[in-house]
Amino acid sequence: MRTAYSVETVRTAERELMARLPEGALMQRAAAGLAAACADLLGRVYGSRVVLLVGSGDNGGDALYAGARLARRGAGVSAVLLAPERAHPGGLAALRRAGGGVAADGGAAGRLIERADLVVDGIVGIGGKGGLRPDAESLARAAARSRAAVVAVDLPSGIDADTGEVHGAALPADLTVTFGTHKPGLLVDPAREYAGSVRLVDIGLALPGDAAVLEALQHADAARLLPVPGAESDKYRRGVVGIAAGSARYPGAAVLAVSGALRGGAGAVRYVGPAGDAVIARFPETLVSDRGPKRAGRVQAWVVGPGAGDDAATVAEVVAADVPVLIDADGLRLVDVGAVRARTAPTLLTPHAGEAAALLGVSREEVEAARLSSARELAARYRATVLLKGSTTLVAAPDGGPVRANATGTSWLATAGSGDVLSGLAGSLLASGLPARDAGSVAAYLHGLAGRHAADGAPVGAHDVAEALPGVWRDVREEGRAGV
Ligand SMILES: NC(=O)C1=CN([C@@H]2O[C@H](COP(=O)(O)OP(=O)(O)OC[C@H]3O[C@@H](n4cnc5c(N)ncnc54)[C@H](O)[C@@H]3O)[C@@H](O)[C@H]2O)[C@@H](O)CC1
Ligand SMILES: [K+]
Repeated sequence: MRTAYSVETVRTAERELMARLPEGALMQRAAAGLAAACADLLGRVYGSRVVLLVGSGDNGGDALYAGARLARRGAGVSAVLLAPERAHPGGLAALRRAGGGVAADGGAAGRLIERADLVVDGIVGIGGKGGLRPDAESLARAAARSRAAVVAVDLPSGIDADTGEVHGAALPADLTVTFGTHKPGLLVDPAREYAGSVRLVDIGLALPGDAAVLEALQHADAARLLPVPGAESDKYRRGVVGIAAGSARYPGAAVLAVSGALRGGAGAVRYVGPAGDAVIARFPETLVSDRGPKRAGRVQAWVVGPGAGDDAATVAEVVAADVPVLIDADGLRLVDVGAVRARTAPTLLTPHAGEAAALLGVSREEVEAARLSSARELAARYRATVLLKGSTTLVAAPDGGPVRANATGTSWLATAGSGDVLSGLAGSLLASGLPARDAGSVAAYLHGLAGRHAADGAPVGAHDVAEALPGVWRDVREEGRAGV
């Protein structure tokens, strides 16, 4: 599991560790890891041109010490100091001793950045507040124009470490070298997009497991959660998922939700609604009923809403059932918040940003700018687990605890019907007994990977994503067993 901690927790852990180590040791660990990552990116250090953007705090100190290490290996290293009188004195002295220089003025800084192979962003780290200030912003623009690779120290400067929000300008990186632990902003959009790939350097911080703010599944975690039938299993013990979806106008949503559900671990899929003929024609293994959710027969979980049109009665009937319920798409528009809050069995809501905005009474842009707090707020209001779809999908539970972030997705998944497959898949995992947070996050994980496999760099339809699920499921189990 990849975990992320708040700045406050990181600071506390840092203080405890620093008290036990010789002065400066922690920064040396950070700088050594940073220099190694820069060297890997450069390939050849000797003769390369490196520019350090150095702010007034320890983030700049890391950059200076790493720069000194690169200079000792033959790189031409120049520092651009944003606040010369406050630049880390030890780091600056080390850089000078190693033969590095300091840009004389803004003009020189611009020219150095233009010719650089690598720009190291040490403007601001976890001590940052708000977006970049104007002087830093012009350097960021120069770095973006140059062909240099950009390595962010700890965090891309300008992003909010705790929330993943970006208030103003920020400096996009190709690689972020982060120390001790991931920070939430490295896993949540829009900040995540500024981070590029992320490399974690262990500096020996001891972080309390129960204080993680965010976590991201990896293969081994997903593999552990996947339901696997035992020798005693029959279709009912594996769980039956009910799909109440589709309408005369949108029969396809029913077919796609069923296609996801059939690949999600439940032993049987029951379909209820007006698209039974279309469902049976495509998936003859489905148990089809036209008698409404209450009289359709037993299920261990329901999915309601995809392509439901205006059928509020069906949504209300499903929400009244005493089994886990997933509500998606039209169902989110039709559902009564009081009825959801009153439920005792788990509820999983799966909105995209637009749907979440409607539920919260804010604009879509506001949700997209503040995804973490939006997901948490919705979970609290509905007393439900919320899976907020996006390029990084977030899953927030109503009882607090770490939010799960999923980064397996691909923009090719932004295709009609892809959400229907996801809700079928997640509903199937609910029916097989996974708690809502696990069902949502495992579904997002598999769905994202299936999107990647199916697309492989080309446009795909939602049915392709569903068809890629068994292959992905196999990969996750095998690689998870191998400890990948
Ligand atoms: N504390 C520790 O033990 C360690 C800290 N490390 C580094 O230290 C960093 C934290 O250092 P600091 O606490 O000194 O804080 P930072 O270096 O992140 O930033 C603080 C400084 O930046 C200025 N600033 C704040 N917001 C700004 C903005 N938007 N634009 C421009 N300047 C802004 C502030 O005035 C302040 O002087 C970490 O991110 C990490 O890189 C590492 O060396 C590992 C060890
Ligand atoms: K930085």
